[in-house]
Amino acid sequence: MSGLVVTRLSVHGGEQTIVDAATLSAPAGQITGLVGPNGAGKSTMMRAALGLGETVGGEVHFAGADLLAMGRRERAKICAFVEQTATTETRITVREVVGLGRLPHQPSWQAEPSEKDETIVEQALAAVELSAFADRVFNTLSGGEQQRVHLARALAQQPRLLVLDEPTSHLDMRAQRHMLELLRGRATAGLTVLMAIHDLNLAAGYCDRLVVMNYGRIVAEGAPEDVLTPALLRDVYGIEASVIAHPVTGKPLIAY
Ligand SMILES: Nc1ncnc2c1ncn2[C@@H]1O[C@H](COP(=O)(O)OP(=O)(O)OP(=O)(O)O)[C@@H](O)[C@H]1O
Repeated sequence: MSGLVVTRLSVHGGEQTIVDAATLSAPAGQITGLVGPNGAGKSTMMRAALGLGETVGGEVHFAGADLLAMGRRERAKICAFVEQTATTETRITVREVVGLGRLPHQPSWQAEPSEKDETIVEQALAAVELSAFADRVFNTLSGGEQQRVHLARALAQQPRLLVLDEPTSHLDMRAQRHMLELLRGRATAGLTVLMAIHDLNLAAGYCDRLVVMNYGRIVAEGAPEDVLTPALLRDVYGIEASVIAHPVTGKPLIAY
C-alpha cells in the first residue's frame, strides 16, 4: 500500500507497556487523525514509527520501504515530524529554523544553503504566512507563531510523509483553519499526513480517517462518522456526549 503502514509496534517505558502492538495505516493523499485521551501513547507511537526512541517490536513501512531499517538522513528525506514542544535555547532566526528542514537534502560538503534551498525556505515561510517574521529571533515568537514556524520547517523538508503532534494546540481559530486547510491542500497533492489532535470536532472536519488510541492500543479506525459515536466517546473518554451532523458540512459534531 502507498502511505504509512505500522504493524504491531510496541514500546516499553520501564515496566510499563506504553504502546501495545499498535497496527494502523495512514494512506497517501489523506489526512489521518490520531486521537485518544492524554497519556494514551499517541506521541510515543508516532516517535517510535519515525525511528525515535526504543521500540521493542513491530514494523513500519512507508510506500513499501522499511522506515526503521533506514539511516536517519535517508529517513529524513522522506519523513518530517512536527513535535508537540520543540524549543531552542540559541538565538536562531526564524529563517534559520526553517532552513534546518533543508539539511537532509544538502550534501555534507555544502556549507551554505543553495539558491534552491533559499527559495524553498521562502516558499515554506509564505505558506504559513510568516514571511515578515523571517529575521526575527525564534524564541521571541508567540507559541502559535512558533508552531507555524515548525510546520514551515517540516514543509521545507519536502517530505512524502508528514507526522504532526498536536499542530493546532496553540493556534487561534483562524490559524487552526489556515493550518488544516494547508495540510488538506498538501494531502490532495499526494502527501501522507498523520496528525495527533485533541479537538475531535476539528479532527472530524479535516481528517479523512481517524485512528483512536487508548491505553497504548488502537481501539478504532475508520471514517470520522463511523468512529465518533456516543458509545466510543463514553468508552474512551468517559463522557456522555451527543454526536450531531454539522449544519454546514454534515460532518460529525460533538456536543457535551
Ligand atoms: N520514558 C518513559 N518512561 C515511562 N513512561 C513514559 C515514558 N514516556 C512516556 N511515558 C508514559 O507513557 C504514556 C503515554 O505518553 P504519550 O506522551 O505517548 O501520550 P499521548 O497520548 O501523546 O498524551 P497527550 O495527549 O497527553 O500528549 C504516558 O502515561 C506517559 O507518562
